[in-house]
Amino acid sequence: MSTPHNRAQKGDFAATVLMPGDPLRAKFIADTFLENPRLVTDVRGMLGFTGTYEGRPVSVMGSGMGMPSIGIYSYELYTQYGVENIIRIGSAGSYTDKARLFDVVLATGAYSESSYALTQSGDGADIQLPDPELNEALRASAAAQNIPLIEGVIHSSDVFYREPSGEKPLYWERLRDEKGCVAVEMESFALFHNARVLGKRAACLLTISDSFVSPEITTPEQRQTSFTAMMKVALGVQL
Ligand SMILES: O=P(O)(O)O[C@H]1O[C@H](CO)[C@@H](O)[C@H]1O
Ligand SMILES: O=c1cc[nH]c(=O)[nH]1
Repeated sequence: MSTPHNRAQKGDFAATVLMPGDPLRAKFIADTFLENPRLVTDVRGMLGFTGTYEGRPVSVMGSGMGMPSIGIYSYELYTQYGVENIIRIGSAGSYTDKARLFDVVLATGAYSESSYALTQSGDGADIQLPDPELNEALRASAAAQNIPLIEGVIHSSDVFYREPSGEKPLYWERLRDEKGCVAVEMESFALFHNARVLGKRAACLLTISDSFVSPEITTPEQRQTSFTAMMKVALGVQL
C-alpha cells in the first residue's frame, strides 16, 4: 500500500508518532534518540522513521508547515496506518514574557481564525482541544525528567508574515489578552480537529524559538537540534 503522500507499508508506523514541522528535525530525532531507526517514507522529502525508544516502538515524521500540510499527513497516518497518537513537537513565537526562549509549552487548546475545521467537517468552533489523557502522559513524562512545562492555549495561525495594520493593541496582544494565547504556531488546530473527528488522540509540545514581546531569536541550526527537552518529554510518554 501507499498513499499519494506516503510510501510506507501497513505496519511501518508505530501507534505513537512524533511530528515536528521540519523533516530534518525528524531525522535528527531518529539519529539521536531512536534505537534501530529505519526510514519508512520520504515522499516529497517528508521523512518518516520508525524505531524504538527505551524499548517502546515509536515513529517520527515531519508534518510540513501549516494546517493544509499537517491536515494531509495526520489524516493519512490516522486512517491508513493505524496510528493512535500524534504528538506535535514544534517551534513557537511567544506572546508573553512568561514564556522565554527555549521554554517548553504544553498546549491546553489551540485557538485559530482558520477555516480548516469548518471546511473539513462543518465544525465552526474557533478552539480545538488536545486529548486530556495524552496531555496527562506528557505531564508525567516531563515531571519524571524534571523538565518544566508552561501550560496554555496556543494560537494556530495561517499566516507567518503579517502586514502591520497600525491598530492598537497589536493583534497578538489582543489574542493574548482576550483569548489567553501564550504563543503562536501553525498546525495544532488542524491536528487536534483531525484527531477528534477520527476518534484518535493528539497533543502538542512547543519550544519557544522567538518572542513577540522581546527581540530574542534562535538560529535555524538551534531550531533543528536544540529542542531536546521537548523531544525527551514526547519520547518519554508511556501510554
Ligand atoms: O518548527 P515547526 O514545527 O515547523 O513549527 C513552527 O515553525 C514553522 C514556521 O517557522 C511553522 O510550521 C510553525 O508552526
Ligand atoms: O509559527 C511560528 C513559529 C515560530 N515563531 C513564530 O512567530 N511563528
